[in-house]
Amino acid sequence: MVRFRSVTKTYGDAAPAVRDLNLDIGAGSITVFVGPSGCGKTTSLRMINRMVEPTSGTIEVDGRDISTVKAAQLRRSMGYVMQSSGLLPHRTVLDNVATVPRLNGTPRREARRRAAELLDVVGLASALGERYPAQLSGGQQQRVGVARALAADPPVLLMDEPFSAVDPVVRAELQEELLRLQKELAKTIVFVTHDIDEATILGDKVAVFATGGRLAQYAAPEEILRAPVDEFVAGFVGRDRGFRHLSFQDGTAVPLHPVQLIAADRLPDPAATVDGGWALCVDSDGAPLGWVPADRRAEITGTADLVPGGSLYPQGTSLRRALDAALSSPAGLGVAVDADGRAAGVVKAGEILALIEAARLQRAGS
Ligand SMILES: Nc1ncnc2c1ncn2[C@@H]1O[C@H](COP(=O)(O)OP(=O)(O)OP(=O)(O)O)[C@@H](O)[C@H]1O
Repeated sequence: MVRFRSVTKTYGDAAPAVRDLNLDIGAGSITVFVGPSGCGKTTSLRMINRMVEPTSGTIEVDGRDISTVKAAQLRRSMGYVMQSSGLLPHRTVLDNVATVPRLNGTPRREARRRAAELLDVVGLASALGERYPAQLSGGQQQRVGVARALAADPPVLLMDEPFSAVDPVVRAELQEELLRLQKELAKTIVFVTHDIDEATILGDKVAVFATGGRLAQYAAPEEILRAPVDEFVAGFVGRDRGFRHLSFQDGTAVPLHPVQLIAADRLPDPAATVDGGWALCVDSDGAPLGWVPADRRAEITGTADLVPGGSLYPQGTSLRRALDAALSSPAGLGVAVDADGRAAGVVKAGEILALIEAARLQRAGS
């Protein structure tokens, strides 16, 4: 879909910002360019829509050499989202989103109708459409930026550190939202970040750039974490790579154990003597609220006294989520929740580690 052929970019007489880049980007997938600052990620991205021209080499989109396509036309066929949302401050949100369709000749009413739909697609309330960008939070502005990039329904979406200016919680939400959107839209997305975690969460494939504009490794995220090709990639991926790799290992085989549940409206626990272990307090829907320690059952008289729980393990997700739930739980028991958020049982770190080891032995033997 997007193909770099021996592409080099040199600004003035500096050393090349991008050096002999050869890369095939698959249609309908998310490809992430990741690497330290100044390694040529943005330059590579911008060469795809001719915001930057290569010094040598060619780039093809759908088999067509883009140097033969007018830059303005090419740019309108690709959505572009950047770090600062880049919204026009004096236009309402709705008019910002409608900008490109209007340039492409869509009548104003139709463009605004479609823009309103897109706000919904990216999870924004329609009332926000009449606001100005400065009246939105950073996360909302980024969502508008994504809506605007999608407005002309381009097959290719270029995203340059779109989520790096928002706080980690909003960032995680935006990442999930992008993955959800991509399931429906199946765009060809090229995404730049310097955050390896973001790259492995989002990327179907990840291109790790090294200092000096060299492509160090291009592979699926699992492979980059499991088998970095050289010292540079290993160093960039970081010390937690073994743990992060667990994100790609299926957790369905993790044994689930029953746990004693106490309904919040029955605190303090009337059966304070039961098996002596930790008990999990749940709300009326069965969602976990916190723990009642074995030796303090009589003292816990309401939900405010509960010992806060650790992270939750949505059943059947990755070993990483399962292990993190177990390790972060004050009871040493990771709480598994079903699709409706109800406590479904608990998982134990030792058993998860045994599964990890079994999977390793199986890989080694195959
Ligand atoms: N317009 C420009 N003129 C001159 N040099 C530039 C220009 N744009 C980028 N460079 C240089 O090219 C190199 C690569 O920059 P680029 O922005 O592509 O890297 P990056 O990996 O995206 O970095 P960052 O993560 O910091 O944005 C850097 O040394 C940068 O200083």
